[in-house]
Amino acid sequence: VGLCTLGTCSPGHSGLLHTGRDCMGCAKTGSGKTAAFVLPILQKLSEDPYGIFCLVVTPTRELAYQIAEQFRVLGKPLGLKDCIIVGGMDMVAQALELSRKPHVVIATPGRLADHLRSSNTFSLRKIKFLVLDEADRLLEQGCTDFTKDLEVILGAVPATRQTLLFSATLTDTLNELKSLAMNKPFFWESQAEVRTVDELVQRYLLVPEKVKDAYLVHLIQTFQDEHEDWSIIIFTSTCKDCQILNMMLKQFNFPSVALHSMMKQKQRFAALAKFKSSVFKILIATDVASRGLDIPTVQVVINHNTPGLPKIYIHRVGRTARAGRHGLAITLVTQYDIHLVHAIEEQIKTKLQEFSVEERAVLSILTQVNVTRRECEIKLEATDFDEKKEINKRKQMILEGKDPDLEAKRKAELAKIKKKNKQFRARVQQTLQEKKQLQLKRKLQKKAWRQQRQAAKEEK
Ligand SMILES: Nc1ncnc2c1ncn2[C@@H]1O[C@H](COP(=O)(O)OP(=O)(O)OP(=O)(O)O)[C@@H](O)[C@H]1O
Repeated sequence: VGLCTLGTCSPGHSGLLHTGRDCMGCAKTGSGKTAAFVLPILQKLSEDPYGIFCLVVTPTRELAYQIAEQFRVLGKPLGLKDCIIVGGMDMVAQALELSRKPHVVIATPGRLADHLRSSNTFSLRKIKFLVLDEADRLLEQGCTDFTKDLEVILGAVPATRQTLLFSATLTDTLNELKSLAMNKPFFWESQAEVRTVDELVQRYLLVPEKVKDAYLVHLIQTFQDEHEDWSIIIFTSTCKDCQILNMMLKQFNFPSVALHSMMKQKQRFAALAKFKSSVFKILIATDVASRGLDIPTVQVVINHNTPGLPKIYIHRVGRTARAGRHGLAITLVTQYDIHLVHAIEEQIKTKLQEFSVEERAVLSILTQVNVTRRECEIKLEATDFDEKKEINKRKQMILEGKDPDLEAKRKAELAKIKKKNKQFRARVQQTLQEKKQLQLKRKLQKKAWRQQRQAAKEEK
């Protein structure tokens, strides 16, 4: 692993974080950036333990849990108390935890800003370290814009803090980031010709849009047939596509789970846990899973769509070939995406090679795959999954003078009751069936006894 730690282990930069300087760390995916900030922070904490000592901000909820896990593992001997503040979880419980002054708070921007706006039971005024993990993503004004929430957070932390910024793709947003790190930030970039790791084999597959899914099914089938121990992440461009592909792969009996932002948080965690435990070998995800997730068993990443930005590509394919392991990344490219591949190649300074596939095998499943996809689309349309539909529904409700959240609550309660009733009916059915089976068993036993007695009589 190239990046040892900026804090303690690296001879060249021994104790860099201990000098109190702000720091920006840029190293390839899977090279160990998390430990590079966790270890020195823990060392500093051990010298003067108090809460709240450190705040880590990261773009996704799953990543917050992963970072917390590293703090827990490495900070166990110190009796470290951490607290995770992310959306989709109980806010009251979080407020209570914050008021207990944990040593480290790991948060996503939106929920932390909510707490800061609404509560005065905790303070970030004394923190020594502010870490922005995946810092360039936090500053990006993409589909999820964190800038307003970051403003609130930066307003709540002291100016004297030490700021640490990390990502595998810091260079593009260097100037914006420098304004966050104030006291002569030290910029540490692992020097390399290529921006992806050497252990990663990178391929592309030129396919017409309409046959993409057949290629995908064929690729998965091949991996399943050829490897005993395999696990794949498939990236899609939208939540809907992610959901449909998952439904489709399930129809083909592939062990897949989906992960996207339209799922409830509990479902998201459950899906990730199933995938991590290798019970389900395929994770179909949107870019919510493209950054930071560290799942060592992932051998293959398939880009179902060509990423629009090279840095998205870098993070996606970085979910495999981590910490010195080998991995394979295959990007499905349509005729309209060729310019995107060129941009990616230019950024990563590597030419993607073509992945060869047996076309006849793909053709043989083409109709079946396309029909299945259509069926799944129809099924999904029957639900209220569609993002636009959801937004329009909310708008309509507001126009009708209804509170969409209250309505959603009511609907959820109704669904809960329905589920309970269904479970109850299933239990009754099961009991009846068990009774029937018991009666049948008794009948058969009696018959057997009678036959035995008859045979004994005849013998006498
Ligand atoms: N010094 C080390 N030796 C061996 N393994 C290490 C070392 N440091 C970290 N690791 C392991 O390497 C893996 C990748 O680390 P980590 O998740 O911190 O990578 P990263 O650089 O943050 O990647 P990304 O840019 O994708 O977020 C983890 O499983 C971690 O436990």
